[in-house]
Amino acid sequence: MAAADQIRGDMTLSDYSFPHSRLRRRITTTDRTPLVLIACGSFSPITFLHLRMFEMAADYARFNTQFEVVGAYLSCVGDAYKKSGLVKAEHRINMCSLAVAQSSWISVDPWEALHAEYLETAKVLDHFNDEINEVIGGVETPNGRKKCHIALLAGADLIQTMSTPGVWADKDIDYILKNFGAFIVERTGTDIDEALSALQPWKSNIWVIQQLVQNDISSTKVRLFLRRDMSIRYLVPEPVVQYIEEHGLYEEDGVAAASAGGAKDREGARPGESKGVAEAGSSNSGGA
Ligand SMILES: Nc1ncnc2c1ncn2[C@@H]1O[C@H](COP(=O)(O)OP(=O)(O)OP(=O)(O)O)[C@@H](O)[C@H]1O
Ligand SMILES: NC(=O)c1ccc[n+]([C@@H]2O[C@H](COP(=O)(O)O)[C@@H](O)[C@H]2O)c1
Repeated sequence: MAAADQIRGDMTLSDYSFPHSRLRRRITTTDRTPLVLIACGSFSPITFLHLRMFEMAADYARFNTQFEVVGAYLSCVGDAYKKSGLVKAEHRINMCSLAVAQSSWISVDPWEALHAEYLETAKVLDHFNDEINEVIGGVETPNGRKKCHIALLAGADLIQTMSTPGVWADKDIDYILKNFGAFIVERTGTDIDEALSALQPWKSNIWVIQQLVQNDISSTKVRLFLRRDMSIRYLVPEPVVQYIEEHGLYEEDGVAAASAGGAKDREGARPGESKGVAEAGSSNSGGA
């Protein structure tokens, strides 16, 4: 990993600067709105599916919308997010950085994870909007500067939790879907129509992406394979395999040991969330 991408365990917010080197600062079209995709999650560890989500969303945006993707970010939850199977944020960020090392347009932003307290997704999206549109000033176009549209990129299971009572504050759902919107990747085990049924008021700001090649990799399954001493090669990028080996990650059994059947090993309620997210999430990781 390039030294510049390394996150040290003792890094604090005072060492932080917004990573913008992969953000395209100029577009040549006048009829398109620049778009930046933000994927929030645990990424413990990042998998090839997480990376595919960005490519699927970029294709979708190009063929089906008036957006032009100018950049994308992975934002890992911090250590205050209580979920079994979550290794330290430092490791999750480093694995994400290794995974996108070859990408010209996907970056990893450690800002969320550098907070000791849990940060709601609305605050994380506000941070990106602030850095990209207020500090940097959006992108240049032939007609002058234009603000970027910042959108959440998520799997269908995450959007389904928005209908689970107590997981998201109503005001946050309204704020996120009204101001940012979401690109949603279908996920095996989640009924997308059901997931979206309660979100109809914001449907013009929700873009559903079909997985043309169904891919059901989950971090839970990767952790389960590791605990069973099985190979995870070709489920996650090779440098991530090596990082996990070098740091001896995921060797200990989680609390629920992934229920020995591959179900998501949630510990229950996390800061800002009810136990509902655990139940809602459990449908997506079938037996491994
Ligand atoms: N196979 C998949 N299909 C569609 N979306 C996915 C898939 N795997 C992960 N995602 C999405 O990626 C984002 C980050 O997910 P997260 O880090 O929770 O991964 P995960 O594999 O679901 O993790 P875990 O198994 O630990 O719960 C979420 O929006 C999630 O919905
Ligand atoms: N209230 C909220 O803002 C809220 C609720 C549930 C999940 N989330 C986010 O969704 C993502 C879920 O990730 P996991 O699927 O790994 O649990 C995380 O980034 C988390 O912060 C946010």
